[in-house]
Amino acid sequence: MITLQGLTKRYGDVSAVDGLSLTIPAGRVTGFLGPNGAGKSTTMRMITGLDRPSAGAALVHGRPYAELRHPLREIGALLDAKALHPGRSARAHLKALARSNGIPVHRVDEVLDVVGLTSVAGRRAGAFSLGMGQRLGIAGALLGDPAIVMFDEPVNGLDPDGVRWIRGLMQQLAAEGRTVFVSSHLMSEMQLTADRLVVIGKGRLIAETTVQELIERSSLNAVRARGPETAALQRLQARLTEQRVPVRWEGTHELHITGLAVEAVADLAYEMDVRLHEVRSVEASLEQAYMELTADTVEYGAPAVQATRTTYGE
Ligand SMILES: Nc1ncnc2c1ncn2[C@@H]1O[C@H](COP(=O)(O)OP(=O)(O)OP(=O)(O)O)[C@@H](O)[C@H]1O
Repeated sequence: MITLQGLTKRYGDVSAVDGLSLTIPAGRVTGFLGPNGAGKSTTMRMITGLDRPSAGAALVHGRPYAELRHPLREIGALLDAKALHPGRSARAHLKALARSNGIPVHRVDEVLDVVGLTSVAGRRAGAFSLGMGQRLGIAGALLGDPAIVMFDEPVNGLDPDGVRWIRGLMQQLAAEGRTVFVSSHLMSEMQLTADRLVVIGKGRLIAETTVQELIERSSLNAVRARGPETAALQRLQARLTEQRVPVRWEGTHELHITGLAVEAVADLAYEMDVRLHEVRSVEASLEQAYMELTADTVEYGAPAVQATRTTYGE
């Protein structure tokens, strides 16, 4: 279990992390989400003792990282896959890590096997591809057989096979009862992998929730009602508006209705003699729900994409 208590980090005037209090439980994959610059990496660095909090505390099994006798046996982290000696072989890198943490050296071959690097273990780590480097970083995180693992953007640069492998690995680690804390910008991936979500923006907690709850809260969940007669749909729209139900048009033959169950829309249309060819509920994606939630905290937002080609004389 990881516990954050009023965790704060200031860099001059910037509050990178601003009073974060939360618990990351064992036996679950907890996704850590937030726009660029939200403070995810800084939080993770404080949990692993690489940065010192300006105020508050980050506790690993109830104690600050600096007080852990054998840190790698309690928490394994992949924060920066390039943080290794490029001239060393993968095996030598892991052996050095094991020795400095009182971990039996036979674990090296075990974790090389888990991450699928056994056949290249003698090669210089500096010559590894991005994906191999990520796997080696994960091997380092697993070396001490820790009860807590933390990965910062682990699927960065991985091919689909690697992405699937990491997904399975994280779910397996959680099923073994470990605490798994993972940051990612890939919402589709988080939707498949995470049980719980912690969302931050500008260093502050925005939501601590489950994937399903976050999606259910989205205003983009809607019932779509499609029919052949625009005039009839207009009558339905007027009635819904009277009842203060948000409704908008999609073209001239479809209404998007928010806040009503599909059965209620179908029954109302039936009562009002409005012919429908289709009525179905459409759920927001995690990405849409997340974008809605964090819209106010995006620091480095870009304007909407404009056409990049100009056509003349048309
Ligand atoms: N060493 C530092 N010195 C000054 N400011 C820093 C330092 N490290 C981080 N920051 C600032 O703290 C804020 C949070 O950065 P952080 O890297 O933790 O965000 P993040 O959520 O991990 O972002 P990303 O998704 O882009 O990786 C940013 O405004 C960043 O510029």
